Amino acid sequence: MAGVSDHEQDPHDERRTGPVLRRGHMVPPTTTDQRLLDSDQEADWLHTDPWRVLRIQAEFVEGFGALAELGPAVSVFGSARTRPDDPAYGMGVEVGRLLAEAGFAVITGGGPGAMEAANLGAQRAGGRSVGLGIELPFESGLNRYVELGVNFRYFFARKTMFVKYAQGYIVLPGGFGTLDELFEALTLAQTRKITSFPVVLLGVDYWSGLLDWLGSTALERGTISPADLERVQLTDDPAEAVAVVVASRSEDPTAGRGSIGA
Ligand SMILES: C/C(=C\CNc1ncnc2c1ncn2[C@@H]1O[C@H](COP(=O)(O)O)[C@@H](O)[C@H]1O)CO
Repeated sequence: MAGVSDHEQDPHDERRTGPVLRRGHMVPPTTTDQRLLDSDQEADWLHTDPWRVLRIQAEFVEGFGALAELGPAVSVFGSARTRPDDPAYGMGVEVGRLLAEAGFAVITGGGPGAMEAANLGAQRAGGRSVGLGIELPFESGLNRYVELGVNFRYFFARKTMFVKYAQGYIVLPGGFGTLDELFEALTLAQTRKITSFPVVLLGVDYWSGLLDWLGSTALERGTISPADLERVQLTDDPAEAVAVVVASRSEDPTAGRGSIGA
């Protein structure tokens, strides 16, 4: 800003910025407002961590704001690559429909494949169909069956929403992304950050190998406990998956939301 850098330092100068007092040569040559309004500044700060912290904070504010009044919900996960002719897609549609009929909003990652299937089922059944999208290097966008969508830059902010606003997880066959979401819930449950939180795996054939390994190698080596596995249910039947979530909610109406430890 013109003239400001010519500022002569007066030893008697005093400046207060919030709780901070500056005197003499500790007084900067410009005020905070002058720097804010200076249009000639470099824009490198846009890519600094302090600025990122504000963007992250904004994601939480927007996410909480959009979802806080959603009501009972279940997060449904599964592969972004599941095609409409895959039986897993049909299971996703059915799960979305049954959840909607049972009064649950369906929260997905908002993408294609199994996410789209669950959103389709929920939307067609007149339920609340939610998609929490993620910015990716390749464009994919929210699928067309999402009726309430929030787009995130950061995976970790988005993952908080999946767990905070759901009373349980139903997990269709999926890859790394799905496994990440599944194991996050299992870790939160194991460490009692969430309580009364059912996790249902849909697709016996797909998930059995993983469960067998957890129940043999991991259990025998003591890296997990029997109780950690007991909370995971496995079925091929979408109705059974939804019944597990419904039963869990009837046993503990405070399940899921509000039971997350600080
Ligand atoms: C890979 C393709 C599109 C990716 N688009 C995604 N959009 C939204 N959410 C996604 C996407 N990819 C992964 N996710 C999240 O992970 C889970 C699926 O991951 P997986 O590795 O496919 O199992 C899913 O639940 C999302 O939350 C186009 O082919």
